[in-house]
Amino acid sequence: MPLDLSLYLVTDAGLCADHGLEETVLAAVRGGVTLVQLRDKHASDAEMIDQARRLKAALAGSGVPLIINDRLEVALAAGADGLHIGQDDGDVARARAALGPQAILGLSVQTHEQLARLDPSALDYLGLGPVFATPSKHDHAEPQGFDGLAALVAASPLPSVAIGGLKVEHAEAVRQAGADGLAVISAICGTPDPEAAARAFPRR
Ligand SMILES: Cc1ncc(COP(=O)(O)OP(=O)(O)O)c(N)n1
Ligand SMILES: Cc1nc(C(=O)O)sc1CCOP(=O)(O)O
Ligand SMILES: [Mg+2]
Repeated sequence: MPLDLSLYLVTDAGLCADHGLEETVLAAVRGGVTLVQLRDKHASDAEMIDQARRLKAALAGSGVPLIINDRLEVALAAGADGLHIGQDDGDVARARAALGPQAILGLSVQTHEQLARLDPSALDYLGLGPVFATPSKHDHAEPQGFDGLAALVAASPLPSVAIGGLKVEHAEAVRQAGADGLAVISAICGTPDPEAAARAFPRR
């Protein structure tokens, strides 16, 4: 199935706690989320493997892939559809070799220097950000705004998704900047109705 980056949900255990992780993700998928990333900075590997297996089973038949944040071994153990790594999360070539050619592999990029260095043949997409400052990632880089995003998209050799402080009202500006989609945590997780929150994003 072709990779659909249009509405990418990144999870947060704390923000998803009200409805529960699985129910939040399933509601968001009913609302139109096209890709899900399991991101949990506090869980042990064993806990994350368990969460990932449960999410993978819950997503079966939906056509929505499950990506694991940061942890290659978790992605492998859980049979996830892919992995998202940042600049300091390990080697792209090693991840690709371990995951195999079919897996989805994404990389975070914040600068043009990083873009110039990457090997697009090993990757499926880039996460570009942050567009805005956000409390959802305490160690985020300098915000780029939409002009910075557009410049990165224009120089990107791969499909890209914008991330960082994005809400429904930013969807059109993200589209105009040329990104293939947007990735969100708090615009969906931690809202009273994650399905409605996802549905509020314009379809592409
Ligand atoms: C889709 C997407 N884009 C960017 C990121 C950020 O990854 P990273 O820089 O490794 O930061 P952490 O998420 O690990 O804190 C992402 N997770 N997803
Ligand atoms: C996980 C993540 N990565 C970012 C980056 O800039 O690479 S910003 C971010 C957090 C996005 O959460 P929210 O949608 O709540 O702002
Ligand atoms: Mg990371």
